[in-house]
Amino acid sequence: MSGTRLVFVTGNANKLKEVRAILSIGHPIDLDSQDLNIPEIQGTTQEVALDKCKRAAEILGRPCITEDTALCFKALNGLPGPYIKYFLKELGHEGLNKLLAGFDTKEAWALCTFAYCAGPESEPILFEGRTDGTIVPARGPAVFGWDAVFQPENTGKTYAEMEPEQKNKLSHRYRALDKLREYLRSIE
Ligand SMILES: O=P(O)(O)OP(=O)(O)OP(=O)(O)OC[C@H]1O[C@@H](n2cnc3c(O)ncnc32)[C@H](O)[C@@H]1O
Ligand SMILES: [Mg+2]
Repeated sequence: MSGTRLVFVTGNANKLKEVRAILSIGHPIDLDSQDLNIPEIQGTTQEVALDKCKRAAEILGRPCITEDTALCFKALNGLPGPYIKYFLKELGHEGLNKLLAGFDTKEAWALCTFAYCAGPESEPILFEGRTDGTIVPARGPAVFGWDAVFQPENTGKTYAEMEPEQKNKLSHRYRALDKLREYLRSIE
């Protein structure tokens, strides 16, 4: 097996750790990583992801992947979505819960969008993974983003309460990476 060599452009060490763990099983993909601090445009998750990956490929001149994570609240028609980073920074775990205080439904979904771009002349391709759940008062160690307030359905645990192996088998990131991996295998 020859495998695939790619650069994962991200500034988020926790994402990188999970991606490496998920990719360590199955079809081999050699991953370099680089933090290019690419500005993210406003728009849908798809628009944000396509733009970021295209810029990364132009800068690097070689195949790369980027990843955008959105946390979408049903009561808010999918918001904060791709803007969750700024909501989390300003409001914290408690504030995210308070945002939903006046609504009956606390349902939410985590959406991961990987973009793959073969090079500066190519258009990026997207791979999405979604995990449904609810927003709950924080439980578990506050290590990674909003992990402590997101409880995937049928688990009884927040992401933060899970062992990495459990999260990495059902997460939004795992589901998106599974599709990306399948695609990379198909073009080899
Ligand atoms: O450089 P990039 O890859 O863009 O990294 P980032 O940290 O800016 O990431 P995003 O733009 O995708 O913003 C997503 C936000 O959600 C957080 N996040 C992403 N994946 C998560 C996960 O699996 N569990 C909890 N929080 C997560 C992350 O820390 C950010 O605050
Ligand atoms: Mg970002």
